[in-house]
Amino acid sequence: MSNTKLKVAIVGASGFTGSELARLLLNHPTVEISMITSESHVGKPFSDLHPQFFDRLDIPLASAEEVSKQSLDVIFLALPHGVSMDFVSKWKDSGAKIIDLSGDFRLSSKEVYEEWYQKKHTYPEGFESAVYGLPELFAEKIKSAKLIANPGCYPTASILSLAPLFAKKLIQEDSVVIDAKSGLTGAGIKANATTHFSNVNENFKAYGIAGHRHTIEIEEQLGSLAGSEAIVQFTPHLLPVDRGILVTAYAKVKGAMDQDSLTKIYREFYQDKPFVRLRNQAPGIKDVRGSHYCDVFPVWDQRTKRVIVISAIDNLLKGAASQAVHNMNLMFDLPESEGLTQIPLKP
Ligand SMILES: NC(=O)C1=CN([C@@H]2O[C@H](COP(=O)(O)OP(=O)(O)OC[C@H]3O[C@@H](n4cnc5c(N)ncnc54)[C@H](OP(=O)(O)O)[C@@H]3O)[C@@H](O)[C@H]2O)C=CC1
Ligand SMILES: CC(=O)N[C@@H](CCC(=O)OP(=O)(O)O)C(=O)O
Repeated sequence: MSNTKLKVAIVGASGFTGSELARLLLNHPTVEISMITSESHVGKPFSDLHPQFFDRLDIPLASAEEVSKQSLDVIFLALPHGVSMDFVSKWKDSGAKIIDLSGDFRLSSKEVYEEWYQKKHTYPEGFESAVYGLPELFAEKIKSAKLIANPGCYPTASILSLAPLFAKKLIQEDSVVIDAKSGLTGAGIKANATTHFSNVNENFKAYGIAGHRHTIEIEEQLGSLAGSEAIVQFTPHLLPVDRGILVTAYAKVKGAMDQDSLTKIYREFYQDKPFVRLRNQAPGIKDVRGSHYCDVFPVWDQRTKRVIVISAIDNLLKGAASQAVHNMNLMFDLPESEGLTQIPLKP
């Protein structure tokens, strides 16, 4: 890399992940934010929408149409699924690398996507070139990718919880149950009846039971690690907090197991992975809030002969924006941790 800065655009920056991307990229030593877009707020200073940026990032919001007029190194798409695919198709030959935070290119094919998202896919060719951007598993592929499918928030925490055991083919088929909870920012910036204050305040509820679209994302990734089909029972819940995901994963393993062996498997798998922290007690969402960490706590229950893995991430960061920056670092041969070393915010 020369000393020149990477020119980046954030598309969809009026939303939550777009603003978190701006916060990280503003402090990234090798990045210059060239453009920030929003279709609903063209011309307004970015800091009018997100006042935390007042006096720090006041540039006017552009329309996404302006993106093709600039010479860019990276385009981050912080758009809803179903919207991103058209922009990827439009900008695939622009010379910029694209990091898509949506679910549009995370799955294996157009057919699987259309089944689980109940939506037509307009750019199926993208599935062939897209690389699943989970750095702990796919760093080598990410380095040479032009299109990154940034993982979903629940899948990030779920896959990292069980990857060491799937990679060793130790999981008993049909035995995996993943119980997950997310803060409200996971649902995006537009409020609806489900996310209305009165419906979430002092409330706690499951949703997406037996059919949430993240189920297939988790199954495809864990299955490919083991080289066989994976079946996962995944149930998300909405927590009355702003941010954070807590996953509790249960599974039965093949053969004998004990706590020391389990800890050793996880320690070896994550030994060179600076952003997975193996904990010796159950992590809470506040232990990772505002950071790029995924905290993981694997436990062997000798009585039930089950593995229980608890993991925590910040859905907006390791589950979205900081993961996207981590991918960018790998794609441009920058130090892996550049711009990502924030200590979690607690309390
Ligand atoms: N929130 C989270 O924790 C996570 C989110 N993701 C994914 O990241 C993506 C962004 O999420 P998030 O930031 O929460 O979403 P938000 O709903 O907060 O923001 C979405 C943005 O997309 C823009 N947008 C919406 N429709 C269109 C359109 N038709 N054309 C152009 N722009 C449009 C909106 O901007 P405007 O209306 O101003 O144009 C808005 O800025 C989504 O795909 C989401 O699934 C992934 C992991 C975690
Ligand atoms: C709390 C909440 O509503 N979370 C969202 C998932 C977060 C997300 O944005 O995931 P994708 O990128 O895969 O769309 C949901 O369950 O739909």
